[in-house]
Amino acid sequence: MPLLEVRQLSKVFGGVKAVQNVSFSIDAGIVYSVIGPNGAGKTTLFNLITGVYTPSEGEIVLDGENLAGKSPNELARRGVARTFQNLQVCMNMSALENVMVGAHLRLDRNLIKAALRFPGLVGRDRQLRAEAAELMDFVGLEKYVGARADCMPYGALKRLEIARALAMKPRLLFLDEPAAGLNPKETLEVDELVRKVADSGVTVVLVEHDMKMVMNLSDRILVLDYGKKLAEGTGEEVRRNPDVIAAYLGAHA
Ligand SMILES: Nc1ncnc2c1ncn2[C@@H]1O[C@H](COP(=O)(O)OP(=O)(O)OP(=O)(O)O)[C@@H](O)[C@H]1O
Repeated sequence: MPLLEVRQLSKVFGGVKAVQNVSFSIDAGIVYSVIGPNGAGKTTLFNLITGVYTPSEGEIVLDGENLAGKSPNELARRGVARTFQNLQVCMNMSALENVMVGAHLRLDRNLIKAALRFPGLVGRDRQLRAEAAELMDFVGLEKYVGARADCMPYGALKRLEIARALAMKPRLLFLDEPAAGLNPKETLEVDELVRKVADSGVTVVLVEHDMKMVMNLSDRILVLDYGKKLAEGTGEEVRRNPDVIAAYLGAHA
């Protein structure tokens, strides 16, 4: 049985069909990428699966349970974590505290309650602190363990988001453009990190415009165009698909 099964998923905003009847499944342990031209519906699809949007139609089945319409918090407790296209780091907290927020989201039923309780928990919970420091080490941010978030460079903040998502101990991690805005060296580092995360047993779903990174990392690729599924398969299959070449890769060839 696949870890995630998306069935006939649709999202309509007013008159815009952002996602139309999209179905696919993701096996545990793979890197699965979603690509497509600007406006193809990638972010909307992410927002649907991670509970930010409620689907207009369709099912999102994780381990046999339909999660369509559940909140991001409920999904987090079922092992679904994500990062965002635009950084969502709390700049008035330390790097370590940002990572600890991920653990609190995992542990607490109520997101607001978690935020309110946070100052008290910082002092008490040594274990979460150690866990967060370990994750910072895992993503290559060991030198920023004592840093304030607002003193960190952009590339490091992108990795900090990944550490925070990992603190939720996800089974399924959604990365929305983890290499956006990074230089080639930083992109390569994120590429290596995503591989490391996948090797640690977390199933990764990636939206990324950097085709080299997508082709390097992905076990399977879903191609969206105008909200519809255009193709799905291995990198090689997708690259050779005439519809994909015409609609998307052709523009880069
Ligand atoms: N909240 C919203 N309200 C109205 N329309 C929306 C909303 N979000 C997305 N759309 C529309 O849905 C379509 C898909 O947008 P989406 O952002 O999902 O595409 P994308 O593939 O992620 O694009 P990009 O690569 O530029 O990030 C677009 O036509 C967009 O304008």
